[in-house]
Parts: sequence; structure tokens; C-alpha cells
Amino acid sequence: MPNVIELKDVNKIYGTRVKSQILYDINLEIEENSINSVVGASGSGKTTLLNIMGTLDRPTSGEVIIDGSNTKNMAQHKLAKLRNQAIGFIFQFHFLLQEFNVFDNVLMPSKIQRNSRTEVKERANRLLDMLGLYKYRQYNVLDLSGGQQQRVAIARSLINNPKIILADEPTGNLDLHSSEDVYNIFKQVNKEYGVAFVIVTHDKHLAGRVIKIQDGEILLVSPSAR
Ligand SMILES: Nc1ncnc2c1ncn2[C@@H]1O[C@H](COP(=O)(O)OP(=O)(O)OP(=O)(O)O)[C@@H](O)[C@H]1O
Repeated sequence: MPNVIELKDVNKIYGTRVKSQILYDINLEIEENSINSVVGASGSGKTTLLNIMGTLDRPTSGEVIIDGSNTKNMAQHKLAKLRNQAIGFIFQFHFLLQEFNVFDNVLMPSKIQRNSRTEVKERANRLLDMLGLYKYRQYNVLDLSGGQQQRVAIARSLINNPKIILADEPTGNLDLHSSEDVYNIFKQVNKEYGVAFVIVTHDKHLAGRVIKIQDGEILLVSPSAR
């Protein structure tokens, strides 16, 4: 299987005067169509790692290759385009726009791309249908439950047909039932759309290959459970 993300000798140091190294020599490959869970104690560097994988943050040294493109010397606007095309993001707090309805929130990341409007709208409807949200299309996002709001965020992350979804504690704010719902949706999306998932989680709901981080280093990588 080709890799959709490759990290080569990635180090991350925060601070200029007082330096604090957060990641040490990370080498990691994320295969197309795979599910990966990133676990580790609080402060071990999980979010930093995910942000670097998503090109939201740059490593201090090392290389990040996204879908075959090395991002090391990539101009900011090219990087933004690659990120928007290849990666969908899901966060613990969904960051939905409260002044827009469900449908428009799902469409939001597609505004930057030059895709056909009709196609994008059809895709949004299909995703909302798959996620059991079609009848809420016109609702204001504030009128939905926490679990439903997170499902809107999942639909939004899929609108540009990404190869990769990066999810940072996507169920951190949800009850057990809604959390199970989210993981089942991830498995379904992975199967139907072939999207690779990297999920930072504290949950017992580990899915797929487990990547354990300790003090900024990869402690172990389990084989894929699939
Ligand atoms: N922008 C920043 N500047 C300086 N230090 C930072 C910055 N972002 C994160 N850190 C530090 O890096 C370390 C790792 O943080 P990170 O958020 O990656 O950990 P985490 O494993 O995701 O933790 P948690 O499970 O609590 O979310 C922490 O000590 C944090 O304080």
C-alpha cells in the first residue's frame, strides 16, 4: 500500500530563548486506507505530532511528505492548497460556525476549491444522508446535540474527498453512546471511501494500528488490527 503520510526524522522544538524539545526523531508512515490510533500520556506530544502530520505546524527539522509531495520547502499557499485537498480535520471541539446551518457548514471547506458547485452539493447531501443528518440540513448547528454536531464536523471533513482524516480527540466531549457512533462512522467511511484515519485518543475505543508516544518518542507501533 502506498503511504499517504511519511514523517522522516522529525524533531520539534518550541521556544527560542528557552528551548523545549517536544518530538524526537520521529519516523512514521501512514498507509493509504489505514486506521491508526495515537495514544500516550497527557503532554507526550500527540497533538504536536498530529498538527505536524496535518501541516498545521512545521517541524524544526525533518521532512513531512503528504500524498507523495514533500512539504519541506513548499510555499505557504501551495501547502494550504495541498492541505485543503488531501486532509480533513476533526477536533474535540468541532468549530462549527454558529451563524450557518448544517448544510452550509458542511460546504465550508469546499469554498476554497474550484469544484463544480452542483457536484459538491450532491456530495454534501450524500454525506449528510450517510451520517443520518439529512433531515437536519437546514437546522442551525446550535439546535443539534453534541453527537449530531460532531457528525456534522465529520461530514465537513469529508467534503473535499480527502485521502486522510486527522482527528484530535474527536470523542473527548461526547458520551459513550455518541463516541461509539463516531467510531462506527469512521470505520464505515474508511471502508466506503478508502480514507486513512489518524486518531488521537484517550479512549478505550482503539481502532486499527496503535501508535504509542512517550515523552516525544514513538514507544511502539502495533500492527494493524485489520
Ligand atoms: N505552541 C507551543 N509552545 C510551547 N510549548 C508547546 C506548544 N504546544 C505544545 N507545547 C508543549 O508541548 C508538550 C506536548 O503537548 P501536546 O499538546 O502535543 O501533548 P498531548 O500529548 O497532545 O497532550 P494532551 O493529551 O494533554 O492533549 C506540552 O508540554 C505542551 O505544553
